[in-house]
Formats: sequence, structure tokens, C-alpha cells
Amino acid sequence: MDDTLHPRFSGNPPVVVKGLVNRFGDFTVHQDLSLEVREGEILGVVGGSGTGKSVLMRSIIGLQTPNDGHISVFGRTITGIDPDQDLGVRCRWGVMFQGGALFSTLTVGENVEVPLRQFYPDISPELRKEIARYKVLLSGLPEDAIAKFPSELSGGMKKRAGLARALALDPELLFLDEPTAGLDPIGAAAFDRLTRELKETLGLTVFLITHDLDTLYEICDRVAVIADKQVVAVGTIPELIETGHPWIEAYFNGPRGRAAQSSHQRAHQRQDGSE
Ligand SMILES: Nc1ncnc2c1ncn2[C@@H]1O[C@H](COP(=O)(O)OP(=O)(O)OP(=O)(O)O)[C@@H](O)[C@H]1O
Repeated sequence: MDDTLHPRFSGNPPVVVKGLVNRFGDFTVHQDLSLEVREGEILGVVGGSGTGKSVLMRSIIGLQTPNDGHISVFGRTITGIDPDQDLGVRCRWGVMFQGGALFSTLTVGENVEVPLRQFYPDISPELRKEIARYKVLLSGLPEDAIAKFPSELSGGMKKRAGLARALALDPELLFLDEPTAGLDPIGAAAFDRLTRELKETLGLTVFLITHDLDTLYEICDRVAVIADKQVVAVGTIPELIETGHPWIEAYFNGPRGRAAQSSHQRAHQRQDGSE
């Protein structure tokens, strides 16, 4: 094993998707889609609206039963398994859904306690509270947010609360569905930095669905592009652009793509200059 690997890593890809098919009625979302997520990477997942990014995530975490194909997570087959069946791997991932998906009648702290109650029912209430408190602070929320209800939080705070809940079980694999959507640019950049820091300090692998070009440039190690019902390319942004795929070309070389790239280059030049 490579001794530069984080102690958590086994050397195997945590997620392997092969030949995935998802249909809703006559509408085919995925046809023979394959993808591997590498240990310790932040994999950005992009594609036009409705290309099936969220359906892919739901398939990987067992919330969507595919019509065909094979998915394994940490070496365990997910496809064809009852969503309630204990696979011993569900506690190894955390999910932040679009919009946070917090329980509105529970405080932030209680929301974070939900997965702890579910997976570790024997933990004492005091310890459960303390773990939840730690995750809320780790997600960059102030102490007083713990006792607040979701309706009392800003959009950015809700996202951080959703992140705290996703981190509740010390996951190895984190799924983030459009984490910076709806945030102002400063809030989005702060969320990106937090994601990168958590990935590095906690040894996470991150599957990150996004439309945010700045996020792709700033924190993603590789990017997977969904188009034509498949992953048409996966690699670093320069590798993707090399493919010449028309959607990739339009996405990264369009006005917003070029602006994100120049801002990324300027930030790195400033960093190099100050070192
Ligand atoms: N439960 C469902 N029943 C019927 N159709 C569905 C269902 N879930 C998703 N779809 C359809 O599957 C397609 C892919 O949806 P999905 O939410 O994965 O897209 P997406 O790439 O995440 O889009 P966006 O970037 O807009 O969030 C869409 O056309 C959507 O309407």
C-alpha cells in the first residue's frame, strides 16, 4: 500500500458503478453509465439540468433501485438490496441533500443526533449531544446555532447544519448535492474551503454534484461529466477540455467557464507570489 495514503484508506475505489440503467416510464435517464470514485478525492459531478446527477447519487446510496447495472460501495453490492437491509456500510457514508433536508420540528443539534440515534441507539444522551455539538462546530456554525430550528437559519447556515448531520457518523464517504447553490459568492467560497479542509483532515472521499464552476476549479481533484445518459468523460479539467466533447467545450470554454478559470489562475498567482 502507498504509504502516503491516509490511514483510513484501503487502496480500493470506494464506489464502483458499472452499466447503470435508470428509467422512469419510457424516459431513460441513464443507459450503461459507469463510474469509479477514487479514495480520498473530491470528485465533481456535472451535467446539464435533468441529466441524472441526483438520480445517480440516489442509486449509489440505495434510495433508487436501478433497472440494470451493478453498484458497489466499499466492496458491498448495493444494487438489488432492500433499502432497509443493514449492509454494514450505510454508517460509512454521509449525505447532504439539496436544501439541507433538515427536520423542521427538530433543532440543529437534534437533527444531527438523528443518525446517531439510528445507528448507535446505545450511546448515552449526554454523549450523543456532545458528538452533535462537535459536528455543528466542525461545520463552522456558532455554538448558539445548536438550539435553533431550521426556520431560524439563513440558507448558508442550513447547508452547514445539513453538513453537520452528514458528518454525524464520522463517514469516510461524503455525498454533497449542490452544496453552494443559492449561496452568495463569499459564502460559497467559504463552503468550498470547508469541504477541502474536512476532506484533508478527516480523510474523506467526496462525491460532489455541482453547477458551480468556481467549486470545480478550486476544490475538485477530478470531474465526471454526465451527458447523453452516461459519464462521457472523467478527469482533471484540462483533461476534460482535451476530449473536445461539445457539451464540455461549451461548459468550460463558455464565458462563465473562462471567467472561473481566470479567477482560479489569478488566485494561484497571488498565492505563489506571497510564498
Ligand atoms: N422519482 C422520479 N420519477 C420520475 N422522474 C424522475 C424521478 N426522479 C428523477 N426523475 C427525472 O429524472 C431526470 C433526472 O433527474 P435528476 O434530479 O437526477 O437531474 P439532475 O441532473 O440532478 O438535475 P438538476 O441539475 O436540475 O438538479 C429528470 O428528468 C427528472 O425529472
